[in-house]
Amino acid sequence: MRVLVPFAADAPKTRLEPVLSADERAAFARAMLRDVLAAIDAVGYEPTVLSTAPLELEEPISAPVVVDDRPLTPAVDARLPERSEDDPVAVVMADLALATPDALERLFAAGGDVAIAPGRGAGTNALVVRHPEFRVDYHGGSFLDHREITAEIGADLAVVDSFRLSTDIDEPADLVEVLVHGTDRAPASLRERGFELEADDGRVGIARAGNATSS
Ligand SMILES: Nc1nc2c(ncn2[C@@H]2O[C@H](COP(=O)(O)OP(=O)(O)OP(=O)(O)O)[C@@H](O)[C@H]2O)c(=O)[nH]1
Ligand SMILES: C[C@H](OP(=O)(O)O)C(=O)O
Repeated sequence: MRVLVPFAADAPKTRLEPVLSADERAAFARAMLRDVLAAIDAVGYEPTVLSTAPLELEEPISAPVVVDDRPLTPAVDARLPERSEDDPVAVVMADLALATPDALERLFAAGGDVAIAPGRGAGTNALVVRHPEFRVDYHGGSFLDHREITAEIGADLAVVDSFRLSTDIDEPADLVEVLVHGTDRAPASLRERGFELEADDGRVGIARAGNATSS
């Protein structure tokens, strides 16, 4: 199985702008990328990063990086035509900071012509494509679109129910999940920057340097 990890290298995680500066967002996005690559590696696959620009990293990553500056959908589609049942392609987003080898292994072993781990808000956080006619259509409720595409081409769809894979880190409130359930670099990156959990009567939130940023 080939495993692609798309990565927006230039201005990642803009929806975290209320709580992180541009440099902090870039560092946090790279920390999440490293955690995702390590989890894929631990399942026994060598991931390839599909990046919008060359990655300049102080500490290099061992995964190969392919640069394609097209938007996400055409960049991923360009890597799909060669796959077959015997050579599936998986696409795992780089912002799945909670991903573990066990969670990914369940997705990779799910079977189906197409297997999808949906994200909250109807995104497509990770998928495995075995059907030759399947093409992606990311953004704007892509899980719904992908479900429709599989029906149109007569493909079997396996939907993988996974808390860890459904939790992509998009918005400030999602940082709580990183601090609670994250495993390595991503939670460390937040703690280094002064983020901590803030327990109240209701949901746990995050606070930074004494200021509540989300609850
Ligand atoms: N190769 C590639 N990856 C992308 C592109 N846009 C987003 N990604 C990656 O796709 C995954 C999901 O991205 P999103 O959450 O939709 O976008 P984001 O850029 O990370 O965050 P926002 O700026 O807040 O929308 C992440 O791993 C991104 O790094 C793109 O145009 N090309
Ligand atoms: C890539 C995109 O992510 P979202 O915009 O839902 O976070 C999607 O899952 O289609």
